[in-house]
Amino acid sequence: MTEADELVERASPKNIEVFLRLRPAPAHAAGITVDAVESRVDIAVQRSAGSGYVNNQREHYQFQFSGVLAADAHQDEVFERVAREVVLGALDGVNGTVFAYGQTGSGKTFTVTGGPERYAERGLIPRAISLVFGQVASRSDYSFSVHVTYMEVYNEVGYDLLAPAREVRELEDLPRVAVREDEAGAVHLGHLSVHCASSEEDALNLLFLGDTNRTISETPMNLASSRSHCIFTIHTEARQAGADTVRRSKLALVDLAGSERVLRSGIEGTTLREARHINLSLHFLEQVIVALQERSQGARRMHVPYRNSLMTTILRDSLGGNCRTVMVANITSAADQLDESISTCRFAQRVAMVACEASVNEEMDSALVIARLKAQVEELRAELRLVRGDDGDCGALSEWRERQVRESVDRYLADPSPDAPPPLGDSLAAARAACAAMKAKLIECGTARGRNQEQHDQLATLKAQVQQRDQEVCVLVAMLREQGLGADGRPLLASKGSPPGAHKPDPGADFDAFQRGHVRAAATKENTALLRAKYREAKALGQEVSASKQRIMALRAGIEQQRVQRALAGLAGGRVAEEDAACCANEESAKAQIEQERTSYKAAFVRLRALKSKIEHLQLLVEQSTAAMKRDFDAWTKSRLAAGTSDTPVRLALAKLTCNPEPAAARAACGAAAAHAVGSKVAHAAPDDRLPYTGIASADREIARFYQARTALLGPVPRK
Ligand SMILES: Nc1ncnc2c1ncn2[C@@H]1O[C@H](COP(=O)(O)OP(=O)(O)OP(=O)(O)O)[C@@H](O)[C@H]1O
Repeated sequence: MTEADELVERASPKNIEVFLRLRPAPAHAAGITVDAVESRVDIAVQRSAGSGYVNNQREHYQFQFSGVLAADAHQDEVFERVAREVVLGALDGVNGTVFAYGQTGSGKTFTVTGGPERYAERGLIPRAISLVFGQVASRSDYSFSVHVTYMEVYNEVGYDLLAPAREVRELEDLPRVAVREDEAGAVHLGHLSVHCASSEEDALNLLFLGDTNRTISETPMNLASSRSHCIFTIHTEARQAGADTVRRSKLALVDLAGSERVLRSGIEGTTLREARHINLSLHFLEQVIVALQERSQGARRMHVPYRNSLMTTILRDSLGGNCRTVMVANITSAADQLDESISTCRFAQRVAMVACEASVNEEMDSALVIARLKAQVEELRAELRLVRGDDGDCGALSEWRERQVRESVDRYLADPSPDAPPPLGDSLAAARAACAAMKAKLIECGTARGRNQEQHDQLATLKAQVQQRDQEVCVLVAMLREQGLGADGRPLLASKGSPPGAHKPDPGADFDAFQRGHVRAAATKENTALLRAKYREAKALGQEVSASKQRIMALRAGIEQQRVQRALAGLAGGRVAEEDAACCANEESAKAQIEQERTSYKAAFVRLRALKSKIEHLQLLVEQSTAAMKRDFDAWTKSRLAAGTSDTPVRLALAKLTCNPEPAAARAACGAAAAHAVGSKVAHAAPDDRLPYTGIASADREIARFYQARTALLGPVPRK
């Protein structure tokens, strides 16, 4: 079994998997019993003399599913069980589709997109995006590219929800998607913008943009999302390092329109026309499923009527084609929706019988293969000419040919690829000239490298000298500070509780002191302050972006609520024309506000993104400086220890010097230890000798104070 076969075997079950999700409802139907362990649902229908249910002869229905998600199932569980494997399969090159089916209000949008308020309520799309980018980051042997499309199908017309730079006030402002079939029967979608998403954030913003366009463009009579189908598609391309092949896949996440029957809802006018379209497209979906089910059961009937509706044409691959498909059948446990729930379960049973034919979509990357083959052909031709003795260049090469050979040698040396063809030319004379040119290059490089090495060594020695002296001064200054020498250069008395000689080495404090005196200190301090300011700015911008997002969501929720109220009032027959006009005006104003908010959201988001890269840059600078200072500090400590000159004697001596009331007793120890530790140059320098370091004026002052104190106790420093 090949690796690709194993992948399909693992990633794709034989049939479409169907999960049932039960939406909690206040008036729970006593007849619905869910057995999550056995993945079974039992529905008991009471005989009712007058009304008659879907099948009034039957009183008990039992449906088996691939999995059942009870009313208390959380969104993360739904994603793990329904979509995780499909998403992982898509990253391995297997197409995937997850679609939600069910009557209006049964929780399809909640399942696919999620609830608008709580992070924990994120639906399948945002979670799939998160998993995709998490995997992209962890699969370092592959390079991935991720693109996103988002379309809405309304009244049999497809609209691009991510149309770039358009003022969207109604659905017709969005470009219409053109569907085309090629000779091989593959479906292509024209005028559907494909957006590159380089991060999770990018993809989530595209989703948010599409959802906002969807809300703004809803027709007044359109009851929220229930009258249209939506398809969010993630396209991935994966290339393994060094391989000639590329894996491509499409992952479609589909929120279908409400599946309730028209007659039952008692609607009229535009809504009725819309409902007919929806019912028709879902009817065609059912026809396709029936045909596929018959085909799976071995029926001869080969024709599957995909072309009857836009939805089935687009989902052609997802339904019984090269795709791993999962359906979520959403039902509500409300008692008055029992018949719709039964018809959803029945449809789901049919879908579960449809076979899938998923395979890994792996192709040769033709551009790469052609380049490799061309180089091979050239190499073989040259070899053949050499073997045949078919030497075009008899004797010496002309000047022009020599230049050509030298250029091909340069190109060869500049090409980083290990497979670059050697520039042997097409004749023996050319091969000799190439070898000569190569030799000349090597000699030239060797000489240059020797010169460079010399300069480099000199520079390194000078740098090390400067660094060593810097560090010595820094440590000396730090120790003086720690020992509490005052501005007058006289030692202070030890504080209570710290008796003379009780001083303990403190590497943290030493490093702090070392850092303060380091040549990079000023720049690091400046960068840290700037970084803090940028953090504050980013925090404020982040709050602005999220407040803007919240406001858009609140406005959207307001529009939806108003529409539901209007529709209910319309059904109850209590709506008057003025009320209708006022509602329309309110909605228009809410849409205008959403548009405004969206503009400011976008602007703040762009600023935030720019700020993010600045912050990352500053963070890097600060991290680099701190790491360099740490390295210098470690190197210095190591070198002192290796030389047997741990600073402990200096500390002890200075402790004695500062605390001992008897200067004579400290004299010898301090002089010896200070000379030992900081090196004879510093210890024996005169107090007025300026140290040749830039940017350490304060260190100079400290040292001057040290010498004042030292002179007072030990007498003048002998000049060398
Ligand atoms: N499992 C659930 N837990 C909590 N609330 C839910 C759940 N499922 C749905 N809801 C809520 O029920 C309401 C209707 O759900 P939703 O809009 O997802 O239904 P729908 O099937 O997509 O309807 P439509 O066909 O009109 O788009 C929403 O307010 C949603 O937040």
